Amino acid sequence: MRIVSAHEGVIPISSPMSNAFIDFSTMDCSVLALVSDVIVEGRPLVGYGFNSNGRYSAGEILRRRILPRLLDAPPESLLDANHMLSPGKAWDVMMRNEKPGGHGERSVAVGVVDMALHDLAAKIAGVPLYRWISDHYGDGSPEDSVFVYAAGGYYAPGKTLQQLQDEMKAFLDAGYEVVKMKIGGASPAEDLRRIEAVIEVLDGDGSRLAVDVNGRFDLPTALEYGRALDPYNLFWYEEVGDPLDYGLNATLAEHYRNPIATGENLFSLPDARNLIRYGGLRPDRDYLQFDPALSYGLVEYCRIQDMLKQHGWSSRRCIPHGGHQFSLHIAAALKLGGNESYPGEFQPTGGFADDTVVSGSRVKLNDLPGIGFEGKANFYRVLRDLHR
Ligand SMILES: O=C([O-])CC(=O)C(=O)O
Ligand SMILES: [Mg+2]
Repeated sequence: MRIVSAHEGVIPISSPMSNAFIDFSTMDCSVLALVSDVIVEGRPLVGYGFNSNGRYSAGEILRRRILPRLLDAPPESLLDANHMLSPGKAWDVMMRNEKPGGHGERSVAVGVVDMALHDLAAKIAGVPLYRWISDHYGDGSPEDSVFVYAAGGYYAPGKTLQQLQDEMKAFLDAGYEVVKMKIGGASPAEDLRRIEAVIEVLDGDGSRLAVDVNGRFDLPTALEYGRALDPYNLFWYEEVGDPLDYGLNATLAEHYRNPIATGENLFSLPDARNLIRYGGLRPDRDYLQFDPALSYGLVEYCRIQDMLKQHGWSSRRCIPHGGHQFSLHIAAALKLGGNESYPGEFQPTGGFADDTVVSGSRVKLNDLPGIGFEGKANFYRVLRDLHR
């Protein structure tokens, strides 16, 4: 088995909305097709990947470093002992001559290729990715449904409280029981009005609402908001300070008793380990949001899972960022606590297969081979055009 060609592109996932730190007016992402020499029903099997929202496309690194290493490597260096495609061995090839540390856009580029390699490996095996992951990295008994919460509640020009409430009602009508909104991009008084408006839609139950600061607060603001949020008993208080400020996080955890979530902007095992060592997070209540599609892919995510286990953390405390199909498979296979969902945003990459039904805030996976982008029509058109 060999990879015959790689086709990389950039697509917009832009929108007028903003969180407390950035707007998404110029957001884009890398997309990739890896064409193999394995022919099924007259057509080559193709693995697809993309990078999750929040980081821009990483085409330069893909084109100049990562993809040439993969394509120039002896084909057998990408195979396991059974002569099957090994994303783990491909990872070593892609990272040759890369120094440790400073994990930024490089981890995004490797994440894109890692996703495509896993899609391809599962397609070659003829199984959905969650089954492949469970057999190769898990305990062989994947779960058939995954907890999901609906993320949205962004700031947008002219957006009213009524519109925010309508957005959240639509999530509940679609089958979600937990929702997430942005805070930290308005005054505290305005944010509290927004939070109360959403809690009203949740029948007064703040434990079904997560709020996301996107790293905006300094320590005094983090603590001040924490005091104001405390009585709502929120589902979680997310990415409150700078993602690399573990000290801020540790101090917040001393003062804020309800769950904290963070990790979507930590892109490597060493960064994740530093969070666990120094971030003061509590394994009995807090959540970890590392997103494999931004952070060197599933190969690295498995290393992170091993590290968490050594530190006494359950995989159930992990609910990845991004709202994409790749992490949905990972959540089912590795028995995570769930996965983010973006019912409305970041098209065409965001969201799950077109026939996905959400019920009781859970989704079932379908049985298409690989990740199953073929079941998401608007995205599959884009992916297929890459290599036609
Ligand atoms: O607004 C964003 O960049 C996305 C985000 O933080 C999330 O989904 O948690
Ligand atoms: Mg977030």
